[in-house]
Amino acid sequence: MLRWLTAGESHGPELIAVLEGLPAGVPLSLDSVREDLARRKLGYGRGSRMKFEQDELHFSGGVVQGRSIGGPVAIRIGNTEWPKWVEVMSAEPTELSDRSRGRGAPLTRPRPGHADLTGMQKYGFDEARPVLERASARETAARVALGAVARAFLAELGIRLVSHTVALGTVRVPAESPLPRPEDVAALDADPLRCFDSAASARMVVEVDDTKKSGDTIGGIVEVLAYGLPPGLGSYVHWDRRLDSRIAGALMGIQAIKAVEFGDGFETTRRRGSAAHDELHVRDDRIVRDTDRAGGVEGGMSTGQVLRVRAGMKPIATVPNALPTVDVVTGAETKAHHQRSDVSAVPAAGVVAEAMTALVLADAVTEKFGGDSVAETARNLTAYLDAIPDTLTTAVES
Ligand SMILES: Cc1cc2nc3c(=O)[nH]c(=O)nc-3n(C[C@H](O)[C@H](O)[C@H](O)COP(=O)(O)O)c2cc1C
Ligand SMILES: C=C(O[C@@H]1CC(C(=O)O)=C[C@@H](OP(=O)(O)O)[C@H]1O)C(=O)O
Repeated sequence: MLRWLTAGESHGPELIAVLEGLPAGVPLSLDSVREDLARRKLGYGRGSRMKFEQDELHFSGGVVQGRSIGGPVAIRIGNTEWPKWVEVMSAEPTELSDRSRGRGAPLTRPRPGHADLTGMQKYGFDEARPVLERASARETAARVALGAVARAFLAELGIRLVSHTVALGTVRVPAESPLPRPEDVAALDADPLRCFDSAASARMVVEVDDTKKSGDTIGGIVEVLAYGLPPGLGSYVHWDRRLDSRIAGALMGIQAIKAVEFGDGFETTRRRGSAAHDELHVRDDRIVRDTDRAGGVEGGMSTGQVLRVRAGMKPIATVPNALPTVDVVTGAETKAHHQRSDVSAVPAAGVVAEAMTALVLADAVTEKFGGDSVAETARNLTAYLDAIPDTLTTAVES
């Protein structure tokens, strides 16, 4: 079983991420974590902060000589913008009560679509600063760092993930387009939208530009694919052990994600049963499914087919043409706070979704196969697959 936690604020000194339960022997390098963090910052439509802020990465524990040692893996990600925020964010009270302008001014005009107003009500704050600091998606850097660790573990077992953008606003990648594979990641990284369909990507760039010009923001849909999963991760025996339920919860836990679907998802609800499922046939003495409408999960368990899950992101809530709100000091209607923000963070959300899916899959793998070292986990996985009788064997899609 894996457990993970993150701590830290958007404009604080650093983010801290801890992953407990990872077997020993997983090759881990700062470079591979750095690559995923860099990927999360990219994407057409991101705001100015992505250009000037650097992630300063350190392993604080759990890694010796480039491999996990079985103890908690702790990662620190320093925010290089911290010096500009020391005064506002200081843990010691300074002149905070005397702030009147600039960066330190109290945020008393809560932004609709953010945690601001309800967070103030819930935690007893008279302004939104302490709310937005933790609600901000800066925290997703910590999850992506942990996701890179989970991906390194899964890779040792032949399980690989990739994510891509399938919709931005009204622009959609055609349903019949080929799916990217993990080895296509360089092509995805090179695309401004992390989109595998170059025609759709070009239209998405125009959509971002138009949105920006009109002082607005935009959302979209990302898809995560996992290749090489054995059948039987998760379980049908209890709701909270279902793999799809666990992945959906992890994806819904990403800031601004409002919808999740597996396989053909909502499209399936429009079909008759005869055209909605993945039929079983026999070929070369193996049971095969010629379609993957279910997205690689049936009965809350991985089937061995490609896992395919989508997450829908709402448009960025800090709209440049600021939305109507109420000043909580004066009680007057006014416009919400806006300094800077992303026009779209959909490509970045794909990288975060990939990280969260990797963490859940790594958790499900350790639950099913155990192992204090990754070699032991791999042996247990092989023994499990070997023990499935020939009459029940399906191909694992890697
Ligand atoms: C990678 C990423 C980047 C984001 N960047 C911004 C941003 O620049 N401005 C903004 O207002 N919201 C941004 N968001 C979304 C907000 O954090 C989110 O809308 C807010 O937490 C409220 O959404 P919720 O109701 O889903 O929690 C981003 C989300 C993600 C995943
Ligand atoms: C810092 C990141 O994302 C931030 C997420 C975010 C929000 O409201 O969620 C708002 C923006 O920050 P700021 O308000 O300081 O401009 C984004 O830049 C990041 O992804 O690393």
